[in-house]
Amino acid sequence: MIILETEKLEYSYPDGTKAIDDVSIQIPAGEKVSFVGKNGSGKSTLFLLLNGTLKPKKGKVLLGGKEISYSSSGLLDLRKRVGIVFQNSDDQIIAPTVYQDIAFGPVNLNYKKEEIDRIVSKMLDYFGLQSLKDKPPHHLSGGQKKRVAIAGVLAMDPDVIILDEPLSNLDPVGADEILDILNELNHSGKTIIISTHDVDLAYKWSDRVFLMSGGKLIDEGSPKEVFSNEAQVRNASLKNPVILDFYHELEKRWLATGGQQPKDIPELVQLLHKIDLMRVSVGPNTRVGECVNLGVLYGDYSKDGLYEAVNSRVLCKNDDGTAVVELNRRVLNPGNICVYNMDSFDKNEYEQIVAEYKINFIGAMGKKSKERAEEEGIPVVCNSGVIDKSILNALTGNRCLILTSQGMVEHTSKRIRDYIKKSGIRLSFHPIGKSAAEIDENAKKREENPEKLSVEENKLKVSTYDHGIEDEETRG
Ligand SMILES: Nc1ncnc2c1ncn2[C@@H]1O[C@H](COP(=O)(O)OP(=O)(O)OP(=O)(O)O)[C@@H](O)[C@H]1O
Repeated sequence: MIILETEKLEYSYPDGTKAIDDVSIQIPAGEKVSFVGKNGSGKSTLFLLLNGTLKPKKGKVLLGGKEISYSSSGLLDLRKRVGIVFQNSDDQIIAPTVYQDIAFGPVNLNYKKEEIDRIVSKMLDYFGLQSLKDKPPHHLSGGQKKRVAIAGVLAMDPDVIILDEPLSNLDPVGADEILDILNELNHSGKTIIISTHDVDLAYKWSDRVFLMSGGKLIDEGSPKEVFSNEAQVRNASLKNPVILDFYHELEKRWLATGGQQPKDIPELVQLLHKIDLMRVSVGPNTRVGECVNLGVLYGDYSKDGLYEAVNSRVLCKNDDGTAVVELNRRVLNPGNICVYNMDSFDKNEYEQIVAEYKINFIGAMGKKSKERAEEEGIPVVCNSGVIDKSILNALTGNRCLILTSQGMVEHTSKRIRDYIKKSGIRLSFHPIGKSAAEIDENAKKREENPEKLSVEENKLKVSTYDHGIEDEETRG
C-alpha cells in the first residue's frame, strides 16, 4: 500500500529559487526510506511539502491515496498522521520544559489531561528522559534534544515519521541509539523517512532510496539498485558507499567473488576468496622459512568450517616489510549467537542461559535494553553495530548473547538466519527465553508462507511495539 505520494510536485521560494522541480514519488507504508542528495538538493523543502508546511505551486501531495487539504482541519489531520523532526532540534523544541514540549502535540489535539499525562509519561520512559522532564530543553545535549524532538512527534502517534538529517551532530553512540529507535518504530509498523548525505547509512539502513539533485529526483530504487549506478551517484555529487569501494578493490585483485554488492561487513566477509598463499606484514626479524601465526580466518573459504592459520611458513620476504606465507589450517568450530528479549527479563533465566551457552560476548541493542542491562549489572561489551559484531565474533568461535527489546527480536533473528542461510556457515543460533523463541517461530512461519499470514499474526507483529501510544478509540 502506498501511504504517501507526490505527483509532478513543484515549489519555488518567494525569491524565485526553484527548490522542487517535477517530483513524483511513491512511498510504500511500513518502509524505511532515505532521500539522499548534496546540500541544497531540495530534501528539506520536499519534507516541508510532504507535511503541508509548504504548499506546492504545482502538483499534488497525496496521503493514503487522497489529496491533502490545506484547510486548518485538513492540516491538523495531516500533521497527526505525518510527523516531522527538523534537522536542528532548536527549531522544533519550543516549550519551557521537556515535559511540556512532548505534551505540545497532544494538547493541540485537545486530548484530556489524564490522557496527555499517560502519553507523555510513556514517551519519557521510552526515550529515557524521565529524569530530565522538568529541565528546559535548551539545557540538554544534542542527542537528548533529538530524543525530545522525536518523542514530541511520536506523542501524536503518526503513521509516517519524517526526519531531516536525524544523525547530524550526534556522536557515533548517540547516532546508533537514534537508529535503534527508528528501527524499533519501523518494526512497530511506522513508515520512517529520513534525509541524509551519508551514503553509507542510506545504503545499509534503507529499504528504498530516492536520489535528489538540483530539486529533481534523479534515481530511485533499492539501495543496491541506486548505488550500482556509480555515474548517477557521482552526478548527484555524492560518493559511493565505502563498503562498495573496498569490495571493488578486493574484486579487482581477485580476492573476492565478483559481481556482488555486499551490504555490510558480514556480507563482505562471505565473498572473500579461499586462498592458500597470503601476503602479510611481518616483523623485521622474521626470516624466510620461519613460521608465523595469523589468527582466525573466515569468509568464502570457511563454508566447510572456520580455520585458524597457525605455523604458516614464510615463503618470501619483501623490502616493504611484507611476506608471502603458505597457510597452514587448523579447523575451528564456529561459535553461537543467542538473542534474549529484555522486555521479559528474568534474572534466573538469564543466569541459566549465560551458564548453559557459556556466553563470553554480550551486546545490547536499543536504549531500554541497554538501561536494563546496566541496572542488572550485566557486563555488556558492545552497544553499537551489535548484530554485525556478534556475527563476526561467532565466526571466530565466540559465544554471543544479544539483549534486545521484544520489538527487535524478529528483526535480529531474521538478520542472523539470513546470514546463516546465505553463507552456509554452521553458526548455531538460538532465540532464547520463551518470548524470543515464540516471536522467532512466528516470523519463520510468515517468511515461509507470506500469503497465508493471518490477521491475528499481523496484529501480533504490530503489538510487539509496546512503547507506542494507544489506538484512536482509547483517546479522550
Ligand atoms: N527560505 C528559503 N528561501 C529561498 N531559498 C531557499 C529557502 N530555503 C531553501 N532555499 C533554497 O532551496 C534549495 C533547496 O534547499 P533545501 O534546504 O530544500 O535543500 P536540502 O537538500 O535540504 O539541503 P541540506 O542538505 O543543506 O539541508 C536551495 O537552493 C536553497 O538555497
